[in-house]
Amino acid sequence: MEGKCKENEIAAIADIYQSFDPAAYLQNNYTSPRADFGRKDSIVPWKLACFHRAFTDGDISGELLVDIGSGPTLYQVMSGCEVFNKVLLTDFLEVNRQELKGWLQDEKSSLDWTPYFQHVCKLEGRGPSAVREKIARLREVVKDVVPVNIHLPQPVSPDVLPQGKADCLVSCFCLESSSPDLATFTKAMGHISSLLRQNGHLLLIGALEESYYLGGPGVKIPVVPLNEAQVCASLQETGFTLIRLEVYTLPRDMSVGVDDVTGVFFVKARKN
Ligand SMILES: O=[N+]([O-])c1ccc2c(c1)CN[C@@H](CO)C2
Repeated sequence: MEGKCKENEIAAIADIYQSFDPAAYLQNNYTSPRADFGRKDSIVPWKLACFHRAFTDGDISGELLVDIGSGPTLYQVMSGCEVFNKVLLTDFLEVNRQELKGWLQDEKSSLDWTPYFQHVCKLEGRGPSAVREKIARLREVVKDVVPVNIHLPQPVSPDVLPQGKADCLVSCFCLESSSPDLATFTKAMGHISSLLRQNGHLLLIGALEESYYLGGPGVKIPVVPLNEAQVCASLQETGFTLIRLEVYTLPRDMSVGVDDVTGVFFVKARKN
């Protein structure tokens, strides 16, 4: 009975996601104040700095980077696209895959990513002409945008990973916002781990102590509230060695009524 009930809970969350609105989600989380590049304590610049540092430590290398649960965003691969020649974006929802494909084909997209590219180029110490180069680089290395379901033992279809395993995984706000409880979160972490080669790296961003967020007007999506200790325990349980954990605590004015998140974690880990 337990398994059936858990399956139903996962299906119930998937049902709510059918009303997910990428444009609203981007507006809620990827515009000011959460994406204010003039503010040292804004969340998005903090996330971009975490990725920049992780990819410039010098220990991450290989051919293929897979982003699990990309949503409608690109920020999470703007540093990694300089290290990897192949990037796969993935999402459960067609609307998000369409949003990403729209940007990749230089068609309409719901958010202007230019300020993000400018900020990452600045972190990389490159001049303003580098923005066009980075945009071209990202469009060149992203080979596909494919479906993913983190609750399947094989989250992406096998023909998507011809060479078997990814050298690096990125995943942001995905596991905890599609799992009904901690056990399912941990199980999903195990599923995505199976996509990663041994000694490959996982860069994981997620919400701390969040119980819901708005995926669109009136679209309340349940989230399993996590603390740092639980995240670290799940990593250990699924065969990862923690390299770095960074935590961002939201200043009051970053709580804008779209969720009840109190903090954001950034994990850099290596698969044993
Ligand atoms: O502050 N942020 O940059 C930010 C970005 C995305 C998300 C959050 C916060 C919190 N909610 C999650 C969904 O569980 C999505």
